[in-house]
Amino acid sequence: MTTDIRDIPEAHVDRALDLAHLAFHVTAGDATRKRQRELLLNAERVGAYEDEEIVGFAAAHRLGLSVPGGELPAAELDFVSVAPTHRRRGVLTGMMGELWRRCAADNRPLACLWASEEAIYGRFGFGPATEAYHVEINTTRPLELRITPDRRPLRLLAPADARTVLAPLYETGRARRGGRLSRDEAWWRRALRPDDEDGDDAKDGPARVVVLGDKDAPAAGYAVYRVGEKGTVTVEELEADDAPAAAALWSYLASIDLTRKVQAWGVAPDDPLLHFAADRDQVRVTGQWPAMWLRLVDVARSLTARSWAAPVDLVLEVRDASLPANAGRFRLTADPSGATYGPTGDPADLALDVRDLSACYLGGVRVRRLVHAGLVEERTPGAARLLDAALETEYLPFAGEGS
Ligand SMILES: CC(=O)SCCNC(=O)CCNC(=O)[C@H](O)C(C)(C)COP(=O)(O)OP(=O)(O)OC[C@H]1O[C@@H](n2cnc3c(N)ncnc32)[C@H](O)[C@@H]1OP(=O)(O)O
Repeated sequence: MTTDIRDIPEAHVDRALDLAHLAFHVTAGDATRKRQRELLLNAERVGAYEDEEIVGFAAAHRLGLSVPGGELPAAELDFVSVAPTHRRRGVLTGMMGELWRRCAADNRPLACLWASEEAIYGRFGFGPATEAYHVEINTTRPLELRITPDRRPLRLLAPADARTVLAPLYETGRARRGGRLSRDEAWWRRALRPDDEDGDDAKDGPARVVVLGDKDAPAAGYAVYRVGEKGTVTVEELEADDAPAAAALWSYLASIDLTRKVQAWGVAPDDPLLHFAADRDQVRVTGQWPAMWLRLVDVARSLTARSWAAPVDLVLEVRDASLPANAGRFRLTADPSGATYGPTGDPADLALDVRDLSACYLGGVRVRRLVHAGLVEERTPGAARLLDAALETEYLPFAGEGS
C-alpha cells in the first residue's frame, strides 16, 4: 500500500493528535488536548496517509531563531509521530523530505527540534548545537556568592499579568545568544496560563513570577518558579540583565522559607551562577544534555547571514545526504564585516558532514573537538582553529524550552 505525504487539514487535527498520543504513550486530558490543538492550528502539519488513515504526523512551527548577530526564519519540528504498525518503513524519512521542500519554498534556512531520542535525527542532518545543565543548590545554608547582588526591590507578579514585563527582558537576553526562539503573545499566554487540571506541573506547586527592579522602571531580571510540597524550588526560567541582577534572583530563590533545595533544569553552561557561587559543593551541575538540535537547511544562506568574530578564508567540503544543494566544496570567506560562500574547485581545508557543521554553527561546539573525535577531517593543519576563532561568540548558544 502506498503512503501519501500531504497536508493535514484542520478537520483531521484531532486524529493527528490521537496518533501523537499513541506514539508517545501519553494520555492527554481535555485541557492539555485543547492547548495542543490550539498550537497545531497555527503550525504546519505534514501527514503520511495510507488511504484515509493518518500513519505519520510531523508539525513545524514557523519561528525566528536567534543566531550570532541576528535572527533567521526557522522550522521547529514537533509532535513527530509514526504509527507503531508502520515504523521503520521510511515514513519519517518521507515527512522530512516534505519539510525540506517547504523550507526551501518559503526561504527558511534553519530547522530545529528537541529530540525524544538522541539517535534519531543525526541522519537527517541535525546536530546538537546547544547544551543545557541541570543545576541543584543546597539551600539548607545561605547561598554564598562572590559578588554583591543588585539591591533593587523584588516583587511578585501574577503570572497572567507578567508578559509585558517578562517579554522585553527575554528579547534582550535573546539578542545576546544564539539558539533562542521567538515568542509571540500566544506563547506567553500558554506559558503563563494557570496549570492544566490534567497536567503534571501542579505537583511542583503553582507558577510564581518574581521580578527585580523599581516599580516604575524597566525590570532588570525575572524568575519563573514553583515551590513543591517537599521544599524544592523548581526554576523554570531566569533572565537577568547582568551578573548582580542574576545574583539577586538566585539569592532570593535560595532563601525562600521552608525550602531546602533549588533545582533548575535548563541552565546555560556559561550561566554566571556557576562562576559567582562561592561554594561549588553547594551549587552542583547534576546533569547535562543536548537541548536544541539544529539543521542548516540552506548552508549558504545560514553561513552568510550570521556574524563572524574573526577573519577566515577556507574551503569546506560538505557532505549532505538529504539536501544535495548543500553538498560539495565551497569557499567560506568571512570577517566581522560579512561573509561570502560559494562553490569552488580548490582543494578542501576541512571535510565534514552537514550535521557537524550544524552543531558548530552557533558557536557552542568547537570544530577542533570534532576533529579530535574523528568526525571532521582537517586536511590543512590549523584550519579548524581558524574556523573556531571565526565562529566564536561572546555568550554560548542556549535554548530553554521549545514551543
Ligand atoms: C521533534 C520530535 O517530535 S521528537 C519525537 C520523535 N517521535 C517519537 O519518539 C515517537 C515514537 N517514535 C516514532 O513515532 C517513530 O519511531 C519515529 C518518528 C522516531 C521514526 O519513524 P520511522 O518512520 O520509523 O522512521 P524511518 O523509517 O523513516 O527511519 C529512518 C531511519 O532512522 C532510523 N530510526 C528511526 N527511529 C529511530 C530511533 N528511535 N532510533 C534509532 N534509529 C531510528 C531507522 O532505523 C532508519 O534507518 P535506516 O535508514 O538506516 O534504515
